[in-house]
Amino acid sequence: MTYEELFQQISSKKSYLCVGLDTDIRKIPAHLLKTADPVFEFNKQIIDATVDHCVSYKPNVAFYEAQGAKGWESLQKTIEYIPNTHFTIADAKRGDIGNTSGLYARTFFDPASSGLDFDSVTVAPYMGSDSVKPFLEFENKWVILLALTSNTGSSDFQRLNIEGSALYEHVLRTSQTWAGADRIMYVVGATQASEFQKIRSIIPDHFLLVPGVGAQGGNLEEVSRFGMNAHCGLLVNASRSIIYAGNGLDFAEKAKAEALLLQNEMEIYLDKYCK
Ligand SMILES: O=c1ccn([C@@H]2O[C@H](COP(=O)(O)O)[C@@H](O)[C@H]2O)c(=O)[nH]1
Repeated sequence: MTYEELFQQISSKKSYLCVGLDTDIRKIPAHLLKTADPVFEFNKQIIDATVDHCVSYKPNVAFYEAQGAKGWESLQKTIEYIPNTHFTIADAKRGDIGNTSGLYARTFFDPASSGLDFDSVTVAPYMGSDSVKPFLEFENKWVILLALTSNTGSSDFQRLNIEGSALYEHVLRTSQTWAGADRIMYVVGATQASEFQKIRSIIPDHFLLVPGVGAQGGNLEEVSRFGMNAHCGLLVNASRSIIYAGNGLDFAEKAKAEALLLQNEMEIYLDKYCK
């Protein structure tokens, strides 16, 4: 999916919501455990319920890897099930020396090799340009670099002052020489709202993947006010607050209601701040 196509989806849906498919076999409703693939069955019903309210899905790969081969099968079926109108993110936080990164890229971007065909993958930038470039060799695929993450430990390294700027600011500046806003996005936590203005002064055009609304307490209004640009430039993720909104037979309806609440709020902020 291109930058323009993503913006078109956001404009027509009036939503920049990314639903996080962090599907934990230990948390899914009991009645699904009888099915052949409970994780996929759960995801399928969550996708059916939320598809009109979001523009993106982000399975966190850890939740699937923890289930071994069966988990990979559930992940593959999930990705195949998501309509191609929706931007898909493999939240895998990969990155290694070049030849190894090349294989990570094939894992998520080359269906002939792995069966997976994501639009994007999250990548840790700290091994530098040669660890990120193999992902950028895949046409029409995106790299989402960790910039300023939502957790409290983000200040241990990412905010360290190096030659007058925080380390994460160096990540934003240097990585812009690797590819443009049509191929790179950045992870910035919703819990970091005070930094959004500075971030926008460094990268005015890039999309930001913003986790941390919902269970982590990030504020959607602040993120939108300080983070939005003329092409929206935001994909705001919520995982647990949507997919575990209910735990009974009506879990998908409860998830839909949560997604709709966020979408309604997003419609207001798009009118107000997308300029
Ligand atoms: O800085 C980061 C980077 C990634 N995440 C991931 O996003 C979701 C958030 O889930 P919630 O349930 O909505 O809190 C999860 O997959 C994290 O691993 C993040 O939270 N912060």
